[in-house]
Amino acid sequence: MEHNLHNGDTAGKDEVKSPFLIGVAGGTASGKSTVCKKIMEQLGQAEMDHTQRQVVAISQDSFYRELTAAEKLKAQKGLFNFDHPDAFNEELMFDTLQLILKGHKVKIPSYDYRTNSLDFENMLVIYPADVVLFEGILVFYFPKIRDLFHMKLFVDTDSDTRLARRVPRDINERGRDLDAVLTQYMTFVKPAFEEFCSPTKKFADVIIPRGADNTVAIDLIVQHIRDFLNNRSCHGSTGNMALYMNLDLGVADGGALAGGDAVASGSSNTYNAIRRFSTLCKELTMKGNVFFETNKNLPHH
Ligand SMILES: Nc1ncnc2c1ncn2[C@@H]1O[C@H](COP(=O)(O)OP(=O)(O)O)[C@@H](O)[C@H]1O
Ligand SMILES: Nc1ccn([C@@H]2O[C@H](COP(=O)(O)O)[C@@H](O)[C@H]2O)c(=O)n1
Repeated sequence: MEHNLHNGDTAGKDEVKSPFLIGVAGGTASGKSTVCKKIMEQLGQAEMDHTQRQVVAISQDSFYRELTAAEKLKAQKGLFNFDHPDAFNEELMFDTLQLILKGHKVKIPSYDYRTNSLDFENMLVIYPADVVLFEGILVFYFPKIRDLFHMKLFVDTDSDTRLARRVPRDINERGRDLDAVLTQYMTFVKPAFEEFCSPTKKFADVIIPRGADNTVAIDLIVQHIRDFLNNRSCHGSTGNMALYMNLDLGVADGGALAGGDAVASGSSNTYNAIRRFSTLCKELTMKGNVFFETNKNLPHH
């Protein structure tokens, strides 16, 4: 069955907003959605009407591919591997993110874990926003999709904690029984995490140890997004954000600010934001709250 997932609307003819796209990866039940929720709450976005939001969050689960009848039967018995990259519709995910980056409004299905299927009756409308968080276990797995992100976060929660959280969640919220959850975990979830998800940690710009418990890391990211939003409202484009996201923060070698052009061409607001962010990064890395990778994977604008 074909589904038209977007209606081609943009924010308006004169002002096409291209959002800053943040990928949020991590193992199952690491706290990816909770981290996104906390970011939205701290930015005052969670309670806001969704047509007005500056920051929106999307789950990769909306891009599971539709199962054949035979696969559905397997899934009902816990014998389908939802943690393998083949379980996702990579092309649709890529096309949708491209549309979002072009400032289009898109419609995506929600996901129903009880029936293991996409729910086209409950479509989610994603309105053009300034910042888009895209979270899921394999958002950094596909190179074409990975390259779309302006910033990549990896939520790094230890596997015992993740299992301890997944079991009650899957029983209470996803309609599973204990036996099925544990069998699926040992057969598919754990091996696929090790093979496909965990290796993508190396692509992250920022690794968040302990997930949503790490309020320091979340505060830092929130401040960074705030600086971006303030900067964008002054300058009306993503240009300056791209400049300071491309900085080599130099955490390992004494923390010197690189990217003289950014400082020279930016406003004093931008300069102060860069300085604040760089100093905070150095301090936090020393305290083990966040791990920074130098931004070698970021696209150049
Ligand atoms: N820091 C935390 N402390 C306690 N429970 C948490 C914490 N973070 C997440 N959870 C719970 O663990 C489960 C999985 O969290 P979630 O954010 O949905 O993870 P993910 O999106 O990575 O699958 C949820 O039931 C959530 O409420
Ligand atoms: N029908 C499905 C689809 C997915 N899963 C599991 O969900 C996990 C990903 O979601 P998180 O919120 O935990 O990141 C993944 O590990 C799949 O095993 C499922 O059980 N059933």
